[in-house]
Amino acid sequence: MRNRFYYQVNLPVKDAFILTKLPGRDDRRRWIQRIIDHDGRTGDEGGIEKWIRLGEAVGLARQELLDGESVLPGVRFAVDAYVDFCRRKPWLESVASALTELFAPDLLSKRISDVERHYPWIASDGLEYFRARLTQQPKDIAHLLELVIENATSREQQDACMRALEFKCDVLWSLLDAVQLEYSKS
Ligand SMILES: O=C(O)c1cc(C(=O)O)c2c(n1)C(=O)C(=O)c1cc(C(=O)O)[nH]c1-2
Repeated sequence: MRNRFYYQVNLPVKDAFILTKLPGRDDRRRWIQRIIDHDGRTGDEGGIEKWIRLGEAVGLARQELLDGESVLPGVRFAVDAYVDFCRRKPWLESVASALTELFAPDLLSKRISDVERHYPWIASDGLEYFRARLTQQPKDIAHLLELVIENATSREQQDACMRALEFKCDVLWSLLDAVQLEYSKS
């Protein structure tokens, strides 16, 4: 929870870096929705707040999540590398690195039913983040695919997009390894 939260709070930060580089107004209008989905706005709490609710539903204090002090070094390193990648790289590669989202919707719906089945003590409200993503994420994915397919026209650009996606898989892999190592200690 604490570790994944660090990923969550950094998603709108890396999306803001990408926003500064996206050339088209229409694309910026669509991209900005990602930041709003996570940060929220008046009257719509947003994904980060929903994550805090999930944390509270499993017994974590809001402040502990926000402080981020117990985030594992490996997780911090991987997430910071993702943000830095999106800060430094051209927009097309930064956008392509989010393509791991393509695989999330199936995982999300499975996660909701698995958590409900195996952790029935978690209040149902706590899973609101995942439920909201079920409708938000398909829009993100459609935009990602449009941007990459329409703009990665040369072989070089396509290879660069593939490398960006590989990099992102490394980020998620490292993050999961760090968590697994910590929590499988006997
Ligand atoms: O629960 C998941 O398995 C999962 C995975 C990913 C991902 O693949 O990075 C994202 C999300 N969820 C998610 O909720 C989310 O908002 C998100 C944004 C991004 C991104 O790279 O821009 N990935 C993900």
